[in-house]
Amino acid sequence: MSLIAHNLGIAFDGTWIFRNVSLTVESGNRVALVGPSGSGKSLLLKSLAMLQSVDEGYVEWQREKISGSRVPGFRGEVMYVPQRSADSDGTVEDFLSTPFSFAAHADKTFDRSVALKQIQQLGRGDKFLAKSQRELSGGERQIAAIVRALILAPSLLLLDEPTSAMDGETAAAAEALIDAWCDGEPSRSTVWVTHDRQQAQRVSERVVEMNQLESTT
Ligand SMILES: Nc1ncnc2c1ncn2[C@@H]1O[C@H](COP(=O)(O)OP(=O)(O)OP(=O)(O)O)[C@@H](O)[C@H]1O
Repeated sequence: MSLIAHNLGIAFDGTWIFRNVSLTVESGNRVALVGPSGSGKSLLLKSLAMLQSVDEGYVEWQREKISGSRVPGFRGEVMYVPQRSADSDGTVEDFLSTPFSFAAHADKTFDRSVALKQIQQLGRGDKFLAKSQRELSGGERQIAAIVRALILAPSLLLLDEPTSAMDGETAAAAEALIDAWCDGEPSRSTVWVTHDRQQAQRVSERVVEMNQLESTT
């Protein structure tokens, strides 16, 4: 698999947040993306996931532009994990199982025991699955968001400060879980946004600076 962003640009009200940003993520790559607040890291991740429209440039998946009938397949393979998930009705188990009813994941089946095992690795138990999703703390929301993405088994995870609200022990467990998940299939890749330089080094083999992705050509 490969995801290639060509000269992406996003502007609001006539002001460019970023422009001419190019990035290639090949099969098995683990990339950390760092940069100042407001430089557009979240917008870039969302545009890589086709969740944010761009004003310039385009994204290729498997060497082709993604549109029309290719979108559900792409959504099954490339997943954005937000820093803070939106409120949803129902329990954590509902939150984890609902995506399996989406067209993008039609070929996958929710396995409660796999979800529970991952939740346990992040220091929570059975009761966590019965909690109301909208009542979760910030760190708990991040636990649920990571597990939701991992059990859907994408090829590329786009992680937006996924452990920023967790205590140190849980964050370390999340890093280990994602690392082990990547090791499970050589093709699995991550782009991990973080403000923590040490975390960037730990979770990647390539640290890229947001402002160095902008070419002047
Ligand atoms: N829908 C929008 N309309 C206008 N401006 C927006 C919109 N979405 C994002 N922005 C602006 O774009 C800039 C980049 O936002 P983004 O969230 O990508 O930054 P970031 O690098 O991820 O920051 P942080 O490290 O603080 O999370 C910010 O100044 C933000 O206010």
